[in-house]
Amino acid sequence: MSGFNVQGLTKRFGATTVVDDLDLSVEDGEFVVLLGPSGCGKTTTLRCLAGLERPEGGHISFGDRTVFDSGRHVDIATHKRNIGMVFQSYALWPHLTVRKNIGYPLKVRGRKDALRGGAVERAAEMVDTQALLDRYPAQLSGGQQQRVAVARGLVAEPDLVLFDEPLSNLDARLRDQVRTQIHQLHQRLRFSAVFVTHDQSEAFALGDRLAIMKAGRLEQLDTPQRVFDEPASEYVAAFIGMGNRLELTRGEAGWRTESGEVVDLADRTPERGAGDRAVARLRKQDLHLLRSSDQAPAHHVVLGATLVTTEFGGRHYDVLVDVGGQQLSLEADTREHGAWLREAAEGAPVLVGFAPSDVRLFAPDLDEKPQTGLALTGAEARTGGTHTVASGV
Ligand SMILES: Nc1ncnc2c1ncn2[C@@H]1O[C@H](COP(=O)(O)OP(=O)(O)OP(=O)(O)O)[C@@H](O)[C@H]1O
Repeated sequence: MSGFNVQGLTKRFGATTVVDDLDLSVEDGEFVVLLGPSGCGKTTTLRCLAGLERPEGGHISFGDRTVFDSGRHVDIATHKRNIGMVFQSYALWPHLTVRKNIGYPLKVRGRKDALRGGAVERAAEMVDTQALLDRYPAQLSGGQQQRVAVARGLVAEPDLVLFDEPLSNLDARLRDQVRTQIHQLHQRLRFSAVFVTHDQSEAFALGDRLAIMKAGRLEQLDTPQRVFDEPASEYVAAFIGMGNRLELTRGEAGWRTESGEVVDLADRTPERGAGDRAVARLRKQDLHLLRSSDQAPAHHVVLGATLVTTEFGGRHYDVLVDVGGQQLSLEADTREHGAWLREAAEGAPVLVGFAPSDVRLFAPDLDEKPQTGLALTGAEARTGGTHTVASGV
């Protein structure tokens, strides 16, 4: 197995540039996840690696073998790139048994030795499908079909395994099972992999590194922990779960919300750029709901708010509040807040608190309006009772 290197990869469809001068290096045995919203170019990048799309420019090498180079007119055919692929749609041959489906990559590579030597049975065993070898795909469940597709992707010990949203068609329980199985297989076999998804929890669970794409370019390439702790831009922050957005303006007394409440962030400045406007991003798990009469935790920023909606979620309530015209979502523990929240009416005054260290502050970028489906603008501004602000950050 070997890693790969991509330089200046550019792919256009007509006048639209879908992959834009992309550089990406993956170490031998590394599992890299391409993460981003629909249409940002993830699948096209993967298809260029596989040789299923011909890029307009760039260089791709697997280990020290060049498989594509626009300048030198090198373009190695897909079946000669020694890759394994696992697709969202499973893409099994319906007229072939599981045994023949798994063995297919060995057959097209002329690897009769491996076919006779038990490679198919070993691959089937890796994903618990050895009992299904004589069945046809139509006789399998979705989860079983995808496990067979994973076995087929790995059977020929390819240089690189490409996964294109392989879990998207599975229901939630199976998705977790197959995800764990792929993770365990990678821990054991250490194949190099690129895995495309738009699901941040899949990306965090599987990736050694995450490559977050925006409009055909890499916005951030880093470990899951670093992406989680230090998103490189508001776009990344929004995409990895920091769905709450609070627009701030700096005055003499520091940062303020649009309705004028002080947000004491000590001397924090936006991660990129300077200026008197900033956008605070926060995870819903980092926002605390308080009654107007509650004592705020020490060193927390506390803002006046009104209740918008409350939905029962079992252990917690999903709560939407309005802070001076900006809506924030949070989770309120049912045992702690259930008694009063059940009775609270829409529009009731509440408080919202958060630790300044949980805030990520970005320079505003009009390109980077919410990705999260939250209606954050245009909400009716309601006054939020007494505005308490904790200090001493
Ligand atoms: N064969 C094609 N011809 C024209 N446009 C295409 C073609 N394939 C993809 N596109 C366009 O290129 C853009 C990127 O598509 P791509 O499938 O790479 O995105 P993606 O990030 O994988 O999205 P998704 O998660 O929805 O699959 C999209 O706007 C898509 O419509």
